[in-house]
Amino acid sequence: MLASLAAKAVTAVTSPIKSAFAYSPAPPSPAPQPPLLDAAETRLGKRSQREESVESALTELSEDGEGDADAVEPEERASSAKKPRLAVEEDVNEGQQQLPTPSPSRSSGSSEPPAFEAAPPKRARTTRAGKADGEDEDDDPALGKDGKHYYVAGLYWSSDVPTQKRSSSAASEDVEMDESGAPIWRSIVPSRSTALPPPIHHAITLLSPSLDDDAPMPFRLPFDILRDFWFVEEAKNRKGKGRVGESAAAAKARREGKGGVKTTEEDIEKREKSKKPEPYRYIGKNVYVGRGPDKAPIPAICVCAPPKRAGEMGCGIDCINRLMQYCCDPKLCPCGPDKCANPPLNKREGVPEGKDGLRVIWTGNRGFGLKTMVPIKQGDFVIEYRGEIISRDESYRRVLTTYADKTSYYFMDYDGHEVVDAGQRGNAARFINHSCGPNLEVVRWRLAGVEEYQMGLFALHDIPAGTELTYDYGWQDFAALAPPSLPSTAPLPTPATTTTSFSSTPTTTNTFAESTILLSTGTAIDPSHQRCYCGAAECSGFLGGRAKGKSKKKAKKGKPAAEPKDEKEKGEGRKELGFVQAKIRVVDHQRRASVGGAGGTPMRSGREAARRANEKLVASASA
Ligand SMILES: C[S@@+](CC[C@H](N)C(=O)[O-])C[C@H]1O[C@@H](n2cnc3c(N)ncnc32)[C@H](O)[C@@H]1O
Repeated sequence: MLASLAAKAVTAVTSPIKSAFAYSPAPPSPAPQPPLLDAAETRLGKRSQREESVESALTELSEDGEGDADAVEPEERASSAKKPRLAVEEDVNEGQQQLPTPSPSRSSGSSEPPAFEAAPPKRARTTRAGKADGEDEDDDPALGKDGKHYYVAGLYWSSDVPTQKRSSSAASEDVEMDESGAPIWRSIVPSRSTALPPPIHHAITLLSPSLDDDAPMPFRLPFDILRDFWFVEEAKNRKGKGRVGESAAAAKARREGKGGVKTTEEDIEKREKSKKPEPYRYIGKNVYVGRGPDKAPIPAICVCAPPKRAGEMGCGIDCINRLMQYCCDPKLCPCGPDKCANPPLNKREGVPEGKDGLRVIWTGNRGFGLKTMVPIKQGDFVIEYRGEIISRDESYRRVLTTYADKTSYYFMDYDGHEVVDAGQRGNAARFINHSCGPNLEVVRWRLAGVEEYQMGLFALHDIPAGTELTYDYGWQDFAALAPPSLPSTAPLPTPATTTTSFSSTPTTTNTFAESTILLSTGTAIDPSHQRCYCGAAECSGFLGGRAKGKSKKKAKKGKPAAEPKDEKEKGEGRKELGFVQAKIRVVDHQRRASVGGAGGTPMRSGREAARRANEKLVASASA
């Protein structure tokens, strides 16, 4: 009796959760299986109770002196001899020897089950010896070849990663299949497993080297199980939100490029908002590269009378400097720094840069652009185009080196000799795109006291809030730059004998395409082959030489004009760099200021005229 009690107690103790151990047959009564969590809790709760029972049973045994095997009845001994012996294994966690489990037939014979039997065995087991009639041994996954029973899994049993496509149609939608029909395991959405996930440190523990340096690592995982866990969790979290949980049909369409995934307006807006332009350095005024600002021989001082009433501003529309597009020097202006309404452009109040003023937007095929979020009135100053003032040769050099892999360029003609480059340093004006039907124009203003300019962008007409700002890049006429009488088939002159010609005299004899430029290094560049996507009705089709005279062909709204057809038009055989160089639209100073003067470029003559007019004004003011 006592022996039977002890045997039961020992059976109860020898069911550690984690170790894979062999055990003797359990009673065949299949108890209802509690959910795994509950079962674990129940077992943990009962364990101490069982331990107590075992201890007391063993104490009883030793006290009565009946604990030896000889005390067992002969038939019982015989029957237990037939049954498989217990395999004794070391518990992985506790390093303890498991106690042998006696035959279950003893406990089943007991009429009054002791308290520790209240906890049912985890699952009903059958053995070779104890299998029920008609049961097929091969069906029992727990039955080892040696006839012993093994736990089929440990703590993490049933944290399944299926390898087969699941049969239920709902589940199969979650699984992506490759060409061979095998499931792509990352796409697998987990089943409703009740298993506890492995603790986060589990893999690390398993992969940690032994504390004893000489000892080999106890165990090496074939792969990081946390990775697996992560993907499963990720799939759960993102289900229905993105790619991981995307339906099989949508994923297939995406892989096949069938556009199965609908792009909504919202998607586009999101994507646009998330796009970021390449960084550049913001500057508050132009930077002169390799030189300082040229001093003006005579300062341009206007003769405006300072305003008498508070709140009034001087240097209005009749300011001579303003008329000549000269900025006043705030230090020299008779109206003073606070009352002059004609200060340098970088001191003027344009539309502020930022999300509530001038906002950088993604336009798609034209890259980034600039939009106004406030309405602008015709003639209003909007923003100054700032950048580095560099020589033309330097701009070509940059195209071939610094900007070699770029698709956008940020050049604007400065004075026919130099270029404003906002590629690396500038302000938001650098994002303004070209349009053949623009809403802004570029007006060049001269700074007072120096022979330098500022490029101002002014509204050509009223612009409503939310409109993209554009100006006509007014392409450089490179025909004027190519050296005369140079056949396109002739070898290019060597750098030693060639200088880049910036002659303003147009030539009719050169056989280069009219937009080809020739560097002093002998490289020919054709800037005329970048398509224009401005979408204006009057679009000429290209950024570059073609836009020189506006195309009479009307392009459909939103579509650029037709592709060039003939070889000459295509510019084949020439080096195409898509070099973009904007030219300001020079306002005719002479006519606007009604000051005469001829010869040279309009700006030069304007400058001369302005200078003469200014001299007169200064002389009359001092007289
Ligand atoms: C001064 S940047 C304008 C900002 C530029 N879109 C960006 O993403 O930074 C000039 C460049 O914009 C592009 N661009 C401007 N207007 C365009 C147009 N109408 N059609 C096509 N591309 C245009 C060209 O690549 C050009 O080199």
